[in-house]
Amino acid sequence: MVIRSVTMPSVKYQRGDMVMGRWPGSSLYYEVKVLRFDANSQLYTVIYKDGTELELREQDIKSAAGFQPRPRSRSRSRSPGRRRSRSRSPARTTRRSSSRTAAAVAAAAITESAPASRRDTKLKDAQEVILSPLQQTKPAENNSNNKHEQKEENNTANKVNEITDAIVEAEPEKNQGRYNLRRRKDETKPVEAKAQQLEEKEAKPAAAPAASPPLPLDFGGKLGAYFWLLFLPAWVLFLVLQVNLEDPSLTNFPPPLPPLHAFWDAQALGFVILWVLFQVLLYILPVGKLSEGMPLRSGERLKYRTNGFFAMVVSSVAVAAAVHQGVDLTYIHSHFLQLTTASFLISVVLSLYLYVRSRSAAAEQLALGGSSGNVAYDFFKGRELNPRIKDFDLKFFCEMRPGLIGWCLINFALALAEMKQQALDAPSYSMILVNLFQLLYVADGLWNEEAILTTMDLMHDGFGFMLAFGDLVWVPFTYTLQAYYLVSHPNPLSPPAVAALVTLKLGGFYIFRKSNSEKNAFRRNPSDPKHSDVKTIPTATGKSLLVSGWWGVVRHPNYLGDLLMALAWSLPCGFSHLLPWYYMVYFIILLVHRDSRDMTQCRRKYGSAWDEYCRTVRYRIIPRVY
Ligand SMILES: NC(=O)C1=CN([C@@H]2O[C@H](COP(=O)(O)OP(=O)(O)OC[C@H]3O[C@@H](n4cnc5c(N)ncnc54)[C@H](OP(=O)(O)O)[C@@H]3O)[C@@H](O)[C@H]2O)C=CC1
Ligand SMILES: CC(C)CCC[C@@H](C)[C@H]1CC=C2C3=C(CC[C@@]21C)[C@@]1(C)CC[C@H](O)C(C)(C)[C@@H]1CC3
Repeated sequence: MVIRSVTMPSVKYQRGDMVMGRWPGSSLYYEVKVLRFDANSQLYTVIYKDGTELELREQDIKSAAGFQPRPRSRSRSRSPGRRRSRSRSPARTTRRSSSRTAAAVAAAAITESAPASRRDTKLKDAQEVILSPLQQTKPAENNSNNKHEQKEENNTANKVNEITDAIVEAEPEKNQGRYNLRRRKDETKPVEAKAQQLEEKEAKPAAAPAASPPLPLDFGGKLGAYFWLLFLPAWVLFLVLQVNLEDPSLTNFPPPLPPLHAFWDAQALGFVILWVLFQVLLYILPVGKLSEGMPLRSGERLKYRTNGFFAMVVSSVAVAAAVHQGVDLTYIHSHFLQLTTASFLISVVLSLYLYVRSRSAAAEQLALGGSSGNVAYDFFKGRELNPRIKDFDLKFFCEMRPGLIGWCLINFALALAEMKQQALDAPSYSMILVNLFQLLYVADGLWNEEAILTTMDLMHDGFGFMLAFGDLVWVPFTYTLQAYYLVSHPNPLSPPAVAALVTLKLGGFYIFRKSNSEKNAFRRNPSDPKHSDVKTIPTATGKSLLVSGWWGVVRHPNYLGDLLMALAWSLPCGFSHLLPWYYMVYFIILLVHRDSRDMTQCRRKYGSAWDEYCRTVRYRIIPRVY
């Protein structure tokens, strides 16, 4: 099947042809796409569905016509999950030392000041890839010629290839004669070309095609999705009702439920819609920088209008003007439940829209693992990676604007409510600290808005209910609970306590900001001379992993900083109740789970280079503890 019309001169297979490529060391054939033909080496570069590029000889390529799908087996093992668990994939990562991988090899050597032994570290598998081989209707003619390959036929298709760049270099003839399993760019090119290569590699997406078979499901899979869909809104409701109680302790469970009509207020819905529209307007204004996102699988880089800080400043001015005009912001405190319900409805409508539009999205626009086929899971997790209406990026907008800026607006309103309720001339120290700390967090996020383009949510996660609800309901209505709590639960602070809290917050902020900036700057421009001193571990995808600076201290230094800041947000509320500590508890769970999700993804992406990183940087979040 020819899917592109670009032709190559007088060769059997043309660029863009979908053909069957023999997997090295076996007689199993997989669907591959021809990328190019090198007349000198007489090798075709082909790409497998998982993104692995290999160079194959013409005799190892067949036209797709002579193949038929594997007959359905008696067992139930045809389900993707089952299929995965069987050893069919050509490149399934295993711990066996003789195993082989389809993914290009990882140069697991620490560069720069790393010791020579490390530099020589053998390169191993880079990625877990899961492909479904097809059997040829006739035996492949050249199989019988190679005993070794025949012997391996039954047990090596799923092994992980340990052939390294080093081996490729050490045994050139052998590899030339058979298969070239190498990085996408030739490592033997002149040194000057390396920086350029690195840049190109960084610009290329990590090998991960749209057509890859399903990945393991997060969040408890399909059943988990049902659970979260019910639990998350119920939990928000619980918190919102609980914080209104005079004694919001766990012993007051369940909190008294208000009558149904108390949840609904058309005016509240109107205000939320107005707020979102106001943020839309600020977002689309041609003010601020157009930043490039990370390369997508297609190689394309989306542009994002990063004017979040501007939006925050304008919003603050607008709110100040409104207060000056006599608008009573304590409405937010007195209608918290109704505003939460309104935002929840908007998040549900948005999620439905996202799900429906994702049904007609092209495969390459879907997030990896975002399409399980199960409606509840896909609705929850989100299928489309970057849903956009023209240039309007829905995920980026929702994550950075209405909820995030709304969080500060609500905090401010709660400070006013505290003054009103407790007849104060100024908010309490605790309230001021909580407000300022969180304001700094949000303002910093918006000031460094570009950095979010290298985070998991933007790069890997689909946009569905989880993030829509998280951005529009969870953030504004649960991250404000400390301030809400303080409205009716004063907690006086001494000046030394204030000083200690400020120190804690600034310490956490420093680690958070520095580490996020280090990673962002490195990901954006790895060949920048300012990174010449940093230690890195190269990976087969072309991206490298930082091992110096904060990323050499723990694997998620940004989480460490974030947790310290979270602590500084809860402490001002004292220890009388658990409720203001909810954020801390939730955040530990969230970050530990995110860390493990990220570990799995990075392990899959970077293979042994990631293992090497984990061996070098032993702790995940807290040095010497975790
Ligand atoms: N307040 C809140 O509610 C929340 C805040 N956050 C904060 O958001 C920020 C972003 O978090 P999150 O997206 O989870 O995680 P990260 O910003 O840490 O992103 C993880 C990605 O970074 C890359 N990476 C990992 N290790 C290295 C390394 N050694 N060198 C270079 N790149 C590396 C990998 O992507 P690749 O290699 O593909 O580039 C990995 O997938 C954090 O500061 C976090 O604390 C997060 C969640 C909730
Ligand atoms: C509802 C679920 C249980 C959890 C939803 C999680 C989301 C609320 C968070 C996922 C990642 C987030 C980030 C921020 C806010 C919370 C969510 C959306 C962030 C925008 C906060 C400000 C920071 O400076 C940041 C680094 C830009 C954050 C990025 C991740």
